[in-house]
Amino acid sequence: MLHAATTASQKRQALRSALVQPTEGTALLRFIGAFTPLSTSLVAGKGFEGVYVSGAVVSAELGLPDIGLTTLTEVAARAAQVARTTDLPVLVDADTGFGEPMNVARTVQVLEDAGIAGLHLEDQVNPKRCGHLDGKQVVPREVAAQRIAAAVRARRDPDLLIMARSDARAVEGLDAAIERLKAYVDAGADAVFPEAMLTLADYERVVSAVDVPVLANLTEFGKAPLFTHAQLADVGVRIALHPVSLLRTAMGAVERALDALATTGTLEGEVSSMLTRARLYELIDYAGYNDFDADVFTFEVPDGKKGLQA
Ligand SMILES: C[C@](O)(C(=O)O)[C@H](CC(=O)O)C(=O)O
Ligand SMILES: [Mg+2]
Repeated sequence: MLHAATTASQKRQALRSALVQPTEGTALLRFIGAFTPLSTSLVAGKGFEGVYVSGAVVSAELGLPDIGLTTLTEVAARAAQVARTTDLPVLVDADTGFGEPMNVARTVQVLEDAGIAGLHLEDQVNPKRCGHLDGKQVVPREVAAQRIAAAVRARRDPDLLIMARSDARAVEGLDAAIERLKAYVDAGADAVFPEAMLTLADYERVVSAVDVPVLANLTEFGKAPLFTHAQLADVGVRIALHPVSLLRTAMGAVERALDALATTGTLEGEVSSMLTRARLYELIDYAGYNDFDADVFTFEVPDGKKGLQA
């Protein structure tokens, strides 16, 4: 009931130890973008290791393109709502940090207070754009390294994972992107996110160039093929990210249902593919609230039945 039973600090420690001392089950951590806080219980229930709060999803949900229009307050509010619902570590897309070093420092503290386990900061210029679109621009390497250094300095919990993302591959090429990632690790990044890698060999090069965990972004309709978890684990990638997949899946289903309703005038034919009422109640642990209520407010009513259970 009320979902997360673990504290933010326990979740951060669990993520760190899974990254530092991989076991067979944690060699590749699979982070799934929660398009709504409700989806985290499904993600956890299916055995995935982490939840992601995607900038693309937060903006899309607000009906906005992913071009740096969302505010820190909006992202932090979503992050807190998501983190509340799950014992899994939550990784948050902090875009460019919402400004330069001083803003980045504040961003880190606000997100840390939201109960997340880690965040990533990228080296794009403000305003940023989706990493899989053309026409991206990056700030100089030193400026991006300062963002990372500021983030590391600002965190109060040393277990909060600070991940550096570089968008430079599409702008300056793979070698430059790798040099950047190395500089960000020197500035204190705990993990790296090389954006828009095109081949498994690209990942292999990043993995051998840095001694921190590497994330692979498996966003659909992007520039890169959808490598499998086994392929990524083989080249040493430690985190597989599916950032927007649940939103795309859910919205695909919504559109099909609306089409059916518009055409046939009934949703009867769609009901079999809907989440049932019982399953929805299971996901939000309705029964847990009932039990809690019954324990706290039990009282005898004149006919001998227990109150609130009758
Ligand atoms: C990972 C990402 O930063 C996100 O916001 O989820 C996006 C995903 C996308 O737009 O498909 C990205 O820039 O790759
Ligand atoms: Mg993003």
